[in-house]
Amino acid sequence: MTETRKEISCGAVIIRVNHGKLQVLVIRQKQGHWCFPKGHVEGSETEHETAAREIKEETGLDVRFLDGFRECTYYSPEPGVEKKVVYFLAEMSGGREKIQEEELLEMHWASVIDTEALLSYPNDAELFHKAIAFLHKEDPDGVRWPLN
Ligand SMILES: Nc1ncnc2c1ncn2[C@@H]1O[C@H](COP(=O)(O)OP(=O)(O)OP(=O)(O)OP(=O)(O)OC[C@H]2O[C@@H](n3cnc4c(N)ncnc43)[C@H](O)[C@@H]2O)[C@@H](O)[C@H]1O
Repeated sequence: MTETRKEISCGAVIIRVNHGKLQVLVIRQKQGHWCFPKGHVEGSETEHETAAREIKEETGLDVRFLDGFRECTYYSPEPGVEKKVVYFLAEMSGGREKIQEEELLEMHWASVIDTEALLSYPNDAELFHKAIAFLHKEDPDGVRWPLN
């Protein structure tokens, strides 16, 4: 009997406020799908360390994680592999946009509506809805996070 191999990646839904509107960072992988920055855990990294490193490598950006949000998605990237991706919610805090050309085709700051339309996989869309619901609960009046 062949054993199932387990993989874990970590990443984040990254947000910023630009001209009074909330924007979300979406990336397009070389395989063609739109998703959020993420990548495999290396060595003894914590989940946050992995997410921060992968975000920096893929986008050039630094982030500040928002407390209280951690959600997982699950899928099989290839037969015999079970993959779990741990997602945080993070605010862009600095750095300079620089796409990782070996793995990505493009990155884009999108509105909430455009992000929903762009995401390629239903499990990523479900994760995104949870992130938006979290922001709305934290800030119902949309003062800090204008959900437009
Ligand atoms: N265990 C390991 N440790 C360290 N490095 C490893 C490793 N395994 C592989 N690597 C290598 O490391 C490189 C960089 O990886 P990373 O950059 O570290 O990893 P990743 O983004 O989590 O994933 P990856 O690029 O492997 O593919 P994904 O799941 O998005 O996409 C793979 C497939 O899943 C599909 N998919 C993606 N997201 C999905 C979703 N949400 N739902 C369903 N299917 C999805 C895609 O269409 C695609 O066909 C890879 O090129 C790989 O060669």
